[in-house]
Amino acid sequence: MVKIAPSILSADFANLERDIRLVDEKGADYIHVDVMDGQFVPNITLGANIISAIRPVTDLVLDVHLMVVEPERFIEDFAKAGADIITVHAESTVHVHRAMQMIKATGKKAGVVINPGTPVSVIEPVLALADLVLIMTVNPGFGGQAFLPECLVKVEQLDKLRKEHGYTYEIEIDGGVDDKTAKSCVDAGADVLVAGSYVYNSPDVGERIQTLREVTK
Ligand SMILES: O=C(CO)[C@H](O)[C@H](O)COP(=O)(O)O
Ligand SMILES: [Co+2]
Repeated sequence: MVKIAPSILSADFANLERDIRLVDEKGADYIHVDVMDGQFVPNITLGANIISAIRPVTDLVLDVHLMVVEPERFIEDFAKAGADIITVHAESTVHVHRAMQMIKATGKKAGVVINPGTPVSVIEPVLALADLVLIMTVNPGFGGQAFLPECLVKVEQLDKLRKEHGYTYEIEIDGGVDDKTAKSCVDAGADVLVAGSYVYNSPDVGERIQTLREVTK
């Protein structure tokens, strides 16, 4: 069954504990946390102190998506704060291999992510190191953007590559996932769907999570 990772980017930050408990009780698999530095992307969100604050609130996997320049500078902080998966953008560092080695050295799962404009070939050399590969289906920086279906060919490529080489990474999709786009993601080979605005911009988050499960069956 597909895993659902609500993005707290669309939660009510004044009620973050409540909104995390809500999706936890309604069957979410991961909590997706978007970290933005105002430089790699044109928006600023939160830092490792917020990960420390929410760690006691849930036992779910904290799936931390770093949208920061030179993420190597912060890997140790996020690991100590309680992240379970730390995912770095291939475009955010000239040393993505080293960054992933650093994540692994902390004992956490290492993820790598590419923007809509970046091909899979860029990350092929690090796929053997990856526990998770995240494909952006919007340009990173904001929730609530329209899904870019042309990115799905990359999901198909990654699914093929893991079958061919015996790689063990999960494939996650981030951006514009809703009841209309979720099935195409799973059909292409995705294992984990991030959903921010679709889940949280509703009075009934449980129904939204359930619908994502139904439409991807
Ligand atoms: O990484 C992100 C943006 O950079 C978010 O995880 C993503 O956009 C989720 O929001 P939505 O589901 O509303 O598109
Ligand atoms: Co994200």
